[in-house]
Amino acid sequence: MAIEFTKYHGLGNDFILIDNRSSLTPVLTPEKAVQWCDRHFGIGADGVIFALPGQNGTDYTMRIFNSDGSEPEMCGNGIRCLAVFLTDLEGISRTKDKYHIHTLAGVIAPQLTDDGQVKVDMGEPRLLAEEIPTTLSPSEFQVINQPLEVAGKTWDVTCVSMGNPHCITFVEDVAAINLESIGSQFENHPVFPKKTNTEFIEIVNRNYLKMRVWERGAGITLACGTGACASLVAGVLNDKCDRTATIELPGGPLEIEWSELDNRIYMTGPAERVFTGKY
Ligand SMILES: N[C@@H](CCC[C@H](N)C(=O)O)C(=O)O
Repeated sequence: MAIEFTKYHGLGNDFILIDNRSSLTPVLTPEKAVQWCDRHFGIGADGVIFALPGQNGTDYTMRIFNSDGSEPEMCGNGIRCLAVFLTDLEGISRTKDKYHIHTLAGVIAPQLTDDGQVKVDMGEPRLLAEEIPTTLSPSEFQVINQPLEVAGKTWDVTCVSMGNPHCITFVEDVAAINLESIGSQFENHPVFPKKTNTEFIEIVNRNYLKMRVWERGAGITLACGTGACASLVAGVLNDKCDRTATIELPGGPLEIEWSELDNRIYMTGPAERVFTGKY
């Protein structure tokens, strides 16, 4: 049976979106999602996102499979794409709609803005080692600027959970990092029992950071929304940046704020429809 889908991207982090509003069970298995994401033998994407009915009073539920079939708790670029997809499905105006979306990382609230972007209340960052999770520190401690041996080198890392795990390291020149060879060694390091996403950050100034990312379950991507949020938090914890900054990714910039008022992270960026089809 052919299934309808729409392809979206958020700064080149691309997803296949499926209207799954009639059931809480995704219409694709993780194995099928792997085939659909294949860039040579399938549609090609970093992940598949399902728009399911809401739970516990929310408007909708988001589930996502990475391109390797694993299921992450959250996806920042993906939830911006989902918000635009939902307005398209509902056939309503694209501005000023705020959704409350049930995810494995809690309730996340994207809102479409007047200038066609999506601003997302990403919730509060989680900083304890047991919340990442990582064994780099005792469970009730934070992991800030701790040494980690990867690929024969010591990296000073800070760990932040945005519902999903992130390991952040600050470097002089982000372009010089050989992501291809070291990325999966971070992802699969034994100190991360649920694996990890890894962000390499170059501080340009206190309000402008450059980032490259290796994603758990997807490898090198052009952008990572949860990764940008986690990186800003790591920058603040290490006193390298202010609480509001632009994060420049290979796919373009995201605006990130860590509010002092409510301790929540706000991410603003684009979400673009690419094409629709049946597969
Ligand atoms: N690209 C996403 C993150 C997707 C999930 C990630 N690969 C994981 O396994 O945690 C984003 O924009 O946040």
